[in-house]
Amino acid sequence: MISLNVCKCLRGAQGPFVLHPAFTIPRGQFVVLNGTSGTGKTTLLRMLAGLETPDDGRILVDGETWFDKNERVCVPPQKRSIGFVFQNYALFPSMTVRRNLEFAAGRRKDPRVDMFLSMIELEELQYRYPEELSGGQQQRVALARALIRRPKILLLDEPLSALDEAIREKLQEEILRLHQELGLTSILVSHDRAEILRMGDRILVLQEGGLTCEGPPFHIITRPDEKNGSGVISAGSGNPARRST
Ligand SMILES: Nc1ncnc2c1ncn2[C@@H]1O[C@H](COP(=O)(O)OP(=O)(O)OP(=O)(O)O)[C@@H](O)[C@H]1O
Repeated sequence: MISLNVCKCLRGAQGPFVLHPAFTIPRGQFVVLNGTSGTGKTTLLRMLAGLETPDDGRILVDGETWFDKNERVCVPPQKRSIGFVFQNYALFPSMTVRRNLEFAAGRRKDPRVDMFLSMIELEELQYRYPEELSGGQQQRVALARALIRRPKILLLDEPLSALDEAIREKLQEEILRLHQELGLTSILVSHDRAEILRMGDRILVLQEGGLTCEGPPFHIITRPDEKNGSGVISAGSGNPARRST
């Protein structure tokens, strides 16, 4: 269970504002985070990962304190059990696919490297460098790299937005499969309606620093008054097939 209640003063395009999200996420849930550009979605994920320090508040994960301003606790990023996947892949360009995974695993002969190469179906491309891969293949490596240390939480900051629709759908399935098989709690930033409906157990909408609405994606997105709180959910081109779970 993630329990987060923090605040941080940010310098937005229209002036300073306070990002003050508060939520709990049960273990195993797949949450989609939505909101207009500049509302603080990336900063929220970075605070959870320990890459940014909140000005105040608390973050608890499975009863363990990761951040507490009053108690002066701030667990460093490497001690938080988190896998982070970004839009721009962020692979090491001078390392092969295999070496990227070995580096993340922490040792060369780790059997998890072969297991993940097989899981993402990139065994045949394991000695290629990132620049020799397609965007979808690079993102699969980034996903495997994020998961190889067995994190409890997977953070996905618009990881699929640069990919075309067919690859995107395949990776959505792959992410959902890994989320379930590895028992993860996942948070995905997305603006794509089909993706939100397909992936999310729950949507959180961030606006003016706080969470303005939350609930099952289908209920929020199909509200007849269009007050889904965001106005930034794009139609997407995919058919939002229902999840099998
Ligand atoms: N460390 C910081 N200190 C002050 N302001 C910051 C800091 N980091 C980001 N900001 C500002 O806070 C705002 C929120 O940034 P953030 O990247 O979290 O938004 P976002 O919702 O992820 O946006 P987008 O959807 O465009 O990626 C932006 O205006 C940004 O310039």
